[in-house]
Amino acid sequence: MKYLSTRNPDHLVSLSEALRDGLAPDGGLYVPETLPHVDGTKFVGHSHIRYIAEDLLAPFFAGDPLAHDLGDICDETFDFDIPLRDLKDDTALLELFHGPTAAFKDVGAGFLASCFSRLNKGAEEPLTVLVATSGDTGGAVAAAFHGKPNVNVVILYPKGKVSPRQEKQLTCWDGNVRTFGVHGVFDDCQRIVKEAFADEAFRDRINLTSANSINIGRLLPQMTYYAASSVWYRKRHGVEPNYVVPSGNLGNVLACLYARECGMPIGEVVLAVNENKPVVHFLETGEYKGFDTVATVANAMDVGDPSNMERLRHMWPDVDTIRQKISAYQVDDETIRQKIRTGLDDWGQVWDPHTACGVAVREQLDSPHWIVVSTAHPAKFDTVVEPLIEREVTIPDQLAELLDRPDYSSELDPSLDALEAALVD
Ligand SMILES: N[C@@H](CCOP(=O)(O)O)C(=O)O
Repeated sequence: MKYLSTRNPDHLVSLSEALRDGLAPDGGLYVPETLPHVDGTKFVGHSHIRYIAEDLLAPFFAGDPLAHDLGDICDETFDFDIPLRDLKDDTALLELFHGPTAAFKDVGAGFLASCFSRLNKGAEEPLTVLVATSGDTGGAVAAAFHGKPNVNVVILYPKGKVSPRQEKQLTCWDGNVRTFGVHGVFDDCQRIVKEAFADEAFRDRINLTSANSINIGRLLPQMTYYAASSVWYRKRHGVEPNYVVPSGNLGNVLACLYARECGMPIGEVVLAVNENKPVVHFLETGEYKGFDTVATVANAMDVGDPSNMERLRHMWPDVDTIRQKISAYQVDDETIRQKIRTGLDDWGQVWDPHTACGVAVREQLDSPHWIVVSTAHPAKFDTVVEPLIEREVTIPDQLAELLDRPDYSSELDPSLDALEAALVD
């Protein structure tokens, strides 16, 4: 399998090169040359996602040196539960928050850490993994890479615009992880990352790569939980499920769409978005443009110019085709708060703001058989959730363990120059 740049179909690279580059040299995003047809019926016998991952990902690793390590990479990545729980009203919940940092990003971050430790083994220069985060990605990447040899991590997050516990997960690392609170919004952080890739001298000097979802290595493992949950759902209920995917930078929903294109039994795919409107505006008008980021209670989805729009439009250049393949519903903060407030009575669940956004969309859909993707644990958002439900949310052990650690972060102006100066300090 080869990977090509969304901006140049002739720029073909191996999986290892695509992972290592992060972003293609022309600024495009790597995509698989073709999406293989995968026979999902063979997954029915697998109760553990790790085995589904190995079968699903084998064609994506074909011909690459990492193919020999795929089994071990899957063991290391899928070492926590990813349950699909039936709720009520033909609705199930895909719980992606049982990993080290209690968000779905743990899957892609763990996978990339596994791949990079093999790719850069014995290399003279350490890799620098540069990450922009609106809250969850940075913590997951820090946790996955902390203490790993021959790799440094640099995290940029918008100061004051992530939840206090997310901030703790970002700032509590020393050693090979450096974290900067940027005076700006998430899209400033994402812009700095892309400018860093565009600056050849800078890129080479620090041996740059990324663990954002611009890296195809984030999307490949995320396909696995869509493959697994769709097969499990169909086995339980006899029909293929539809999905509601809370969405910001669009990496998670692209993974769902890739899984469907590979032949997984996935019906409709609906994006649940917060007050940030690039996707809804695009589907309504057919014109894509980025917007200023709007701060919302579902802050991990506060993205004004989603990176993976480029992959979506590369897969289906015609907007009418995209309209047939996905739809998107926008949910305002007041509705998200309302869903959190009534979550226990209506569903017996405490929702985090992102899952609550998804639930608000599910409740508007009349048809049966939906899986709502639950992207994060509510304890990460205690300052939003607890006043609404008027009780404390139990903190997962792995999150509790970080809360008393010291803070190692610094602040940064929103420019590549400021980052360069900070890194030579
Ligand atoms: N929602 C993200 C923003 C970064 O998106 P990614 O898809 O590039 O990881 C976050 O929580 O940081």
